[in-house]
Amino acid sequence: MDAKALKIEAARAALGYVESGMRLGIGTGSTAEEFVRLLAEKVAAGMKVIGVPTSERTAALCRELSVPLSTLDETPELDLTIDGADEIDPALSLVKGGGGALLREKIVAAASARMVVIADQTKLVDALGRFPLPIEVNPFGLKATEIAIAKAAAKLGLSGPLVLRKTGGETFVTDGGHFIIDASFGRIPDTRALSDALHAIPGVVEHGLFLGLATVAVIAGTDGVKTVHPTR
Ligand SMILES: O=C(CO)[C@H](O)[C@H](O)COP(=O)(O)O
Repeated sequence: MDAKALKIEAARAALGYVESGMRLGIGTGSTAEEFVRLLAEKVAAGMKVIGVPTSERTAALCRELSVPLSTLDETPELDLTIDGADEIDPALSLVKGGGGALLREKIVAAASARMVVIADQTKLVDALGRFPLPIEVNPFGLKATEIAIAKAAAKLGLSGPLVLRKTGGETFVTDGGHFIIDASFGRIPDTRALSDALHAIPGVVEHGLFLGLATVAVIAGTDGVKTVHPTR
């Protein structure tokens, strides 16, 4: 089974968590897009849901496939968010933001009673940090913020390249008008300490460590789909 087929299997299994009448947070990325396609089939067959998209990209796909949408302002409390991840550890702490939507993804997940993460087995790790950590920053004072990030990381024994994300040669700009610095710190032993240290930097808008948000992960592998609960 190829990577796309595994993503579809995870997305299909996650549909089992969706009930008619739910207010849904809808994630961003290639796995979340497979979920939107399957959800659209259910909606066409009569399932009643209202979705809050985590990016303009997801919103556009939902509109194209006639998945009813709301905004978080209109619908500030959600029953369930379904989203992908770049890394998932045994506690279901996540790295997210590879698709650049981490800020809205985190706001939507935090407004949801439950978050189901969907992924193929390659996203499972023993410890977070193999995937560069996306850090969303305000464009103002970019260099100062970068220096502050490096200093905060060094206090925790972390170091590595901080790379301003580019796309097609241009600086990548998030839906919120911010930039992303991808931080290759390697293994992050204390994710909570790094999260707190990054939040203390004024120019940091948000970061891609999702701690204590995911309630279950639906992981597709070559030997089938398994459900992973957090080991706390
Ligand atoms: O966090 C994300 C977007 O900001 C995505 O969920 C993450 O990058 C995983 O994407 P994919 O399903 O394409 O591997």
